Amino acid sequence: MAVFTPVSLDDLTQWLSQFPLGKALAIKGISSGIENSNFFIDTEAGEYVLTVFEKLSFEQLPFYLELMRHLAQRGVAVPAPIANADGSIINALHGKPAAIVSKLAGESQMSPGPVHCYAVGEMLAKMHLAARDFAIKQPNLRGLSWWRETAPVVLPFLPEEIQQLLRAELQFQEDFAETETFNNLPNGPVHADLFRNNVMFDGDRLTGFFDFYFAGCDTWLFDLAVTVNDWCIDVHTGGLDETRVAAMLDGYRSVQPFSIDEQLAWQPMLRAAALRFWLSRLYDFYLPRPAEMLTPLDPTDFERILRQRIAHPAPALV
Ligand SMILES: Nc1ncnc2c1ncn2[C@@H]1O[C@H](COP(=O)(O)OP(=O)(O)O)[C@@H](O)[C@H]1O
Ligand SMILES: N[C@@H](CCOP(=O)(O)O)C(=O)O
Repeated sequence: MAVFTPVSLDDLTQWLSQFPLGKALAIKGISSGIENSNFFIDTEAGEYVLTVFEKLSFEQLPFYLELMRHLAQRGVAVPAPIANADGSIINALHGKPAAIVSKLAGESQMSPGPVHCYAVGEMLAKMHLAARDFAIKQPNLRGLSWWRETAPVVLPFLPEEIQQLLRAELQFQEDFAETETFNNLPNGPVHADLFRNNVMFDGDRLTGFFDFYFAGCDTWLFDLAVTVNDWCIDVHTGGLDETRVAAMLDGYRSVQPFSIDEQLAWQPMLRAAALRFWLSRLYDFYLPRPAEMLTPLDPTDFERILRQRIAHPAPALV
């Protein structure tokens, strides 16, 4: 898995002539993506990543790619899109939208320690601050409205006891979203899917966040909760590793202290972040898209994480 749209060196040579990157030297498909066709490309100007977008349209892509450009220009470590001679960063290749971005050094750290969690928390806060003046607005398309639409679609597949958990959590989040605390939370563009596989490290040095295609405007705390729920847990139990949580929060706080409302919202937000990925995994599991080639990710991981967050509140956010 998975290159859906093949691109040959000849194809690339022709297409690349519009970019200030010199000649194409090599192209190699990346097997690990699930949404798009990704390639490492070598050019006379250096190494880059070419993505041919399989689902997102020309109309949808500017939010994501312009956000990456905005962040990269402000010194946040993210892939920088490369503009062609007309200044365009999204250009058709084999009739589909495509983009070239800078290649991040290193690899994903799948067994993170506190040092990695601190670095991710610190960069996340820098990213939130740097995105505050981003002009394009798009809500988190996997936020409360999507949970509300999706829950009834997956409920019929679930046993009664699990249906009850899902209904109760959705109601809890609906109620929480009405509170003053929730409505006072700082918000703006967030990554919203900052799992271990979407961050690069070169040794212990964080070299960048990538895969911004679930980004949208939401609360900063939701983004942090999504990140903690993946980086700072015992993957077998879903329980939080307090040392890694503390490191990530220290990293975040070193850039941007938590408001009183963020402190109050921490427990509900960890639950919201678990619910979001439980629902998307349930949806992909019970309603796989046609021609989907990958084994769906296990929804019970996030059911377990949600149960853990309900039963064992995290250490307070201060
Ligand atoms: N800018 C980048 N720099 C370095 N590697 C990248 C970059 N973008 C993607 N990759 C590599 O390509 C793989 C697939 O990318 P990803 O964005 O996760 O694809 P998809 O959205 O199709 O799931 C990543 O795991 C990573 O190894
Ligand atoms: N992080 C999500 C899956 C999204 O996949 P990605 O490859 O785009 O990060 C999950 O774990 O459910």
